[in-house]
Amino acid sequence: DSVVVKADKYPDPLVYELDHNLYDREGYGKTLLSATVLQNCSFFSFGAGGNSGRNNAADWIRTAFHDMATYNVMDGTGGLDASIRFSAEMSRAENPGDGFQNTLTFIAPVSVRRYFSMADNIAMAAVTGFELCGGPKIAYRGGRLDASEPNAPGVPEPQQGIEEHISNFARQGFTKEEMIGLVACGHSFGGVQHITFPDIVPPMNDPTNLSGNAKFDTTFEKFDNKIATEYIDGTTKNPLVVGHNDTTNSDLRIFSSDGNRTMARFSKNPAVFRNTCAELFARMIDTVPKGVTLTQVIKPIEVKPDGFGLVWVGNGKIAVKGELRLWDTPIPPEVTMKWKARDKKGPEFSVPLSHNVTHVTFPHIPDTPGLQSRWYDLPQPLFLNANESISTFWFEIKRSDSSTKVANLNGAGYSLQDVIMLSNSTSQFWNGKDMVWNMTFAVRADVKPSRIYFGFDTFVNGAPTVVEVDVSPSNATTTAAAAVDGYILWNTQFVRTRQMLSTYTVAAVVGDRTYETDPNVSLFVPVG
Ligand code: HEM
Repeated sequence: DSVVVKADKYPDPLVYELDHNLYDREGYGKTLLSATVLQNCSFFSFGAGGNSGRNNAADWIRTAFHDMATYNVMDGTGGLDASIRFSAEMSRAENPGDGFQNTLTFIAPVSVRRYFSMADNIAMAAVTGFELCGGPKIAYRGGRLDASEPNAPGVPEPQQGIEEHISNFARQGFTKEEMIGLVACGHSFGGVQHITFPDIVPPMNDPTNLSGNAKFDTTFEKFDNKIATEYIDGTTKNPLVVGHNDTTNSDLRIFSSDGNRTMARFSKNPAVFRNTCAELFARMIDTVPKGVTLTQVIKPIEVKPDGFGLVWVGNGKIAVKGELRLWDTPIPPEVTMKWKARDKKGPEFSVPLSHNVTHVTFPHIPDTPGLQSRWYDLPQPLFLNANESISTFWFEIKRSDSSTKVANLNGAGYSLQDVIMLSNSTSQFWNGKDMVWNMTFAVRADVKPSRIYFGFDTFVNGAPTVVEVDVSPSNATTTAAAAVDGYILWNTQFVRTRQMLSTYTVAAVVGDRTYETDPNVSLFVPVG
């Protein structure tokens, strides 16, 4: 098997991306997903917006459930795999309304990351809405794969009887008590819309609720146990409990199926409800097709080098790019980056990093709202001699009590590949007809790649993927035999198609290894 040195991210680029999406929620480098819900959990991005009576977070949570609910414990098929994106599945009677398409439309522009599937994004959106709108912290694992075809049907519907619901949830892997919990947790958000279910919800003629959304509880935009307290104290207006048509009162049949014991417990004890929902939600998003291996639970990375990579600047120089995120630490007086040259035998090099006081990130973790991440900058520019280069780097963090933490991955150091790197002269230009990528990159003269290619992030069939463009001497110019400071420069131009999104890498296959740049490295190098 060939080894892909994926941009030398540590320990795994997927884990880095997921950490970013879970913990960079506001402030510097914030994700787009968190922005709308942080601003306002009642916010709805589509149609009548503020007057629709709907909210984004509810749609995201319902989308994760409907994508997952096709799971079959007996054969391991179905589950959370983004199969709901196929119109053959989304248009089924068991998936009514536009909430699923709205969810995918919203998250697609933030999801196109090669390491991060649409299914991981659906789970991420549900967790983001849940956590940022009052819910507990959900253990999040990544690594879901996107299905290539629709799953078998199997989402429960309100007109079905209680026995059918019990066996449906059993097929998904949940007991009757867990079914009660999962429905109550989900229906803490949102409601039933007249426009989608005219037989359940009568028209409303309310200009601030144009979809006629009959809320499950009085706090439809946020997580709390009102779904249970209002049910138990008899004030509930949940349209699936007190709807005029008994046939579709599925929440009533489900909530009362154990003599109301579970709902009474949720009503009496908000902490029990909170913990139960945290556990059931984690199980819901971890319900994936057989053969998919999920990562460990993504914990915040305490010392996180971000966007580290090398950029060719010419005149014998390579620039080191990147920044360091330190998780919730009192401002340490001194952070130093150290490294070894390509030839690891030489001395250690060292530069101080500077604390960037304007770069603060807020993770918004439920129950610990005060946490902050701080960012540290490399000197700008930081140049290396091309013939010395770099192999590994690490950090020393000296605290005010004079203790020093060495972040070096247990001695291994963070590695940076210097086999192939983009030049800061790489650009795009308009040739009168098309946008043209004008790509210059440097390849180490002492390696003999069997293949060189660009990988562009793209979005095919509703799933993030990579489109590869091969480069060879026939479609590139190389600064011929003359190796510049141990590197050979390549230049190639090609038309940017609509398929090619703005993030890309360039890779060299050498023997059984592939060396690849990091799509997050900024090519901007200040003049030094
Ligand atoms: C027997 C099981 C269930 C039935 C029959 C059911 C039925 C429904 C119905 C009819 C709606 C209204 C949809 C619309 O008008 O667009 C709805 C909304 C919703 N459901 Fe369920 N549901 C079930 C379980 C769940 C579960 C387990 C979750 C999540 C864990 C969930 C989350 C939601 C959410 C968040 C909404 C609100 C959507 C919005 O307001 O846009 N449901 N459900």
